[in-house]
Amino acid sequence: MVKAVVLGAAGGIGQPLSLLLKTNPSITELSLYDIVNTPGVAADLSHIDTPAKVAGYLPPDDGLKKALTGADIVIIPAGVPRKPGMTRDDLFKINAGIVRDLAKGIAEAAPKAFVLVISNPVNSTVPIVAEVFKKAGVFDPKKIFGVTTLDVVRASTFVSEVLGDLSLAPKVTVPVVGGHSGVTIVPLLSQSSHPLPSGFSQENLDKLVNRIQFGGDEVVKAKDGAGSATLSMAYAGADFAYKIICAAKGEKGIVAPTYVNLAADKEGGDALKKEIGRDLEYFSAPVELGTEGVAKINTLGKITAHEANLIKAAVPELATNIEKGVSFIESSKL
Ligand SMILES: NC(=O)c1ccc[n+]([C@@H]2O[C@H](COP(=O)([O-])OP(=O)(O)OC[C@H]3O[C@@H](n4cnc5c(N)ncnc54)[C@H](O)[C@@H]3O)[C@@H](O)[C@H]2O)c1
Ligand SMILES: O=C(O)C[C@H](O)C(=O)O
Repeated sequence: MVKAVVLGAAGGIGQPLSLLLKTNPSITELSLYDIVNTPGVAADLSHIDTPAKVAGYLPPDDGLKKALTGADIVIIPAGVPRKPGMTRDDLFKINAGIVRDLAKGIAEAAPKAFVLVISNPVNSTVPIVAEVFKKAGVFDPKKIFGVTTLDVVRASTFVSEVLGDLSLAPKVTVPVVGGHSGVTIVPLLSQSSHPLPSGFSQENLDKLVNRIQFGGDEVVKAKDGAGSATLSMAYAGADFAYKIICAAKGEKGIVAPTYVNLAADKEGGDALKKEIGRDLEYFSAPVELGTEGVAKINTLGKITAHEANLIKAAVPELATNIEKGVSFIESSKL
């Protein structure tokens, strides 16, 4: 029995994500919460002939609490998306408060659930969830994840395009580490399961790295004011959620990059901090998933001098983003 909850379920990501979760036969209960429209989305999805029992909740009558009670996994795509010209950090003003209040609800009603944060800026919203949980005395760093899977999905797609064969995309794996915004997104292309063509120039490598780092902007620009990635994000979010569910059920060997509190695995976290040369509290690293969430944080391993420079550029921005999330909760009345 697995109960999955989507907070922000009526939105651009929330609806297709809920659809994909409903089609996953390992989910037996699907609970949809938003400030609008969830009864309709739930009624629609409930006609699909898969096992999950679907229910929609709105804020009145303790809707958040009812949605969350008994949750095994909570996925948060609630909040505003970017428009052209905005950075993810520009979303902090609105989304920080939304994520804080939802985290408070989770800490009260489902403190043991796995929490998957999609809402931007992820580099700051994950620390926000963690700090709310700390204040509530229910913090478990193994169970809170920033979803960076879309960066991994993009890297697979763009590398397969470079290789001239999109049919390779599902098999190409590239660890993408750091965080989830601009230069904090660091693809370790030297560790790609499918090496880049021999003679691939530095100029082309720079272009490929830049495309992975700024793939979100590509979509924001193309949508021209109508939001950011929703469908590819729903795919990536459902994929990561399924990995968490499979690992929780005891499946071994599942490794995925995800943005976590490095205290989740002290030994691995400390080794990673040494590698990146800074005592960051959060970092997206390849994480081995287990029954309790984070089982092991893997280090970066062998990287090129170019990748080491990318990490160097990522670290100060990550530190600022983390501090912003932490101090927001320190100064929030909960
Ligand atoms: N992590 C990633 O890789 C990634 C990728 C794409 C988008 N995002 C982020 O995901 C977020 C959502 O994007 P979207 O395109 O779905 O936006 P959207 O505006 O289409 O949907 C957001 C939904 O959140 C709901 N919402 C707002 N306040 C709420 C609250 N307090 N409680 C519950 N629900 C609330 C809205 O009603 C809306 O339905 C944005 O912050 C966006 O930047 C992250
Ligand atoms: O780019 C955005 O603002 C949304 C998301 O973070 C993305 O990477 O597509």
